[in-house]
Amino acid sequence: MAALGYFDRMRDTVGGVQVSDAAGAPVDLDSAIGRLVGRFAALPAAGAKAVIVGNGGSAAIASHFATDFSKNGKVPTLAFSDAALLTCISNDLGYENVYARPIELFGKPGDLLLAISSSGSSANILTAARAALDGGMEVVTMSGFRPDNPLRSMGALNFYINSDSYGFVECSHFMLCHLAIDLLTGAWPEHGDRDSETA
Ligand SMILES: O=C(CO)[C@@H](O)[C@H](O)[C@H](O)[C@H](O)COP(=O)(O)O
Repeated sequence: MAALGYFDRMRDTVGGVQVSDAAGAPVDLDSAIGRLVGRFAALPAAGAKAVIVGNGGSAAIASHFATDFSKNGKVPTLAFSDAALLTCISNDLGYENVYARPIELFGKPGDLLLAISSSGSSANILTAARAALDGGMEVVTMSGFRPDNPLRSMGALNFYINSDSYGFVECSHFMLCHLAIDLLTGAWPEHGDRDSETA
């Protein structure tokens, strides 16, 4: 059955996620997710926030989880999804700066950037990660496609999906983000706090 084969491939793909640190050393998945959730959880007390950026389907992931981390996780999180802002910056400064300039304007040292790109090579996402690092923010990346994609070496934590299919890479990134918010709110494991809505 084609559909079930697709789901099998999806499970294998997301299950094969590889995580590396800033030096490229492998990081155990549970420890990496724990570190990511811990970083999100620590932001409010530090007066800091998160920013999530992506293109196309990954922009939708960014908006979804900026909402979930803000409302359900109680962690202020931006996705820079305002059309006026995005079209102004792109039109005036070039698309490669569409997220970098807002990060320069709104980012603060100690904030966290989650940069999501299936290819890991989109110029605007690389520029955004560079702007965040230059501004003293911590960067976490999610990428796919080529194992040597440039985004994969820019984060303190780098989640990499070994697939060249947008569907498998995007859905894997989505699942990693949902795992993080569900761990943060206690919706997972299932004996956690069920008062939080994470849909
Ligand atoms: O969802 C899809 C393809 O499935 C597209 O919208 C895709 O996200 C766009 O082509 C993006 O521009 C790809 O950029 P990136 O994720 O490689 O940085």
